[in-house]
Amino acid sequence: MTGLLVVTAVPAEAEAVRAGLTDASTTVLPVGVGPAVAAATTARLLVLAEAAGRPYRGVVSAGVAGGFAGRADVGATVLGAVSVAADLGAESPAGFLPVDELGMPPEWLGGGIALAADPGLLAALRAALPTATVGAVLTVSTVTGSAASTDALRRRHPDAVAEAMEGYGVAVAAAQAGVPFVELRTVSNPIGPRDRDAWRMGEALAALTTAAAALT
Ligand SMILES: O=C(O)c1cccc(C(=O)CC[C@H]2O[C@@H](n3cnc4c(=O)[nH]cnc43)[C@H](O)[C@@H]2O)c1
Repeated sequence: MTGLLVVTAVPAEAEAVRAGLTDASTTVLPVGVGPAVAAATTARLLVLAEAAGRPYRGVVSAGVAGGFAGRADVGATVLGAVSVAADLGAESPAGFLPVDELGMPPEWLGGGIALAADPGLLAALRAALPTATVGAVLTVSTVTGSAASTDALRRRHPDAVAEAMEGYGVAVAAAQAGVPFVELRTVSNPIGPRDRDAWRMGEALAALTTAAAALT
């Protein structure tokens, strides 16, 4: 059994995590932006480790995120109690219909559109990061960028604290490999009308380095 596998979207996030690690058995790799490439790459890493007789004991989807104002502000650390495929569904004249309301069984959806964190991993991270905000982390393929879509997401997911682009994909890969999963994020920007200049990537990456010390 090897250590944890921590997957990030981009190399800067991976470097921030590595800078804070205290556990040499943890592997940190960037696996790409968005749920598809994150899921495929994580699945390949898990299969290779298993085939080599060195399975990972857990997978962490880590990186920066948008935070819902008042729930997780810039610089906050967030733990995903559940990772949700928030834009998987259908549009209708009455609004967005989540895919699980289209009559599809959970097994067609990799176990459902909301995949819970492993209770043991989540509890360990909560204990190590007592000020972290715990709640649903949404996975989107398109960064939310208007007040209307932010309000719609808040209404559909009253328990959501943040959004990012990989967690649900990584969670599906972990579930299919039977490996415990959790999502760890630090907030770089508020979710809302697009203002790229307001993103505080440096602050979020520094918070990620601090949080990474909990990944033992
Ligand atoms: O400039 C942009 O609009 C932009 C779009 C996508 C990604 C980036 C990045 O440089 C960060 C990569 C990573 O960050 C996560 N992230 C951060 N904030 C948000 C957000 O408000 N909504 C969704 N995802 C966010 C995400 O996991 C990206 O892969 C820049």
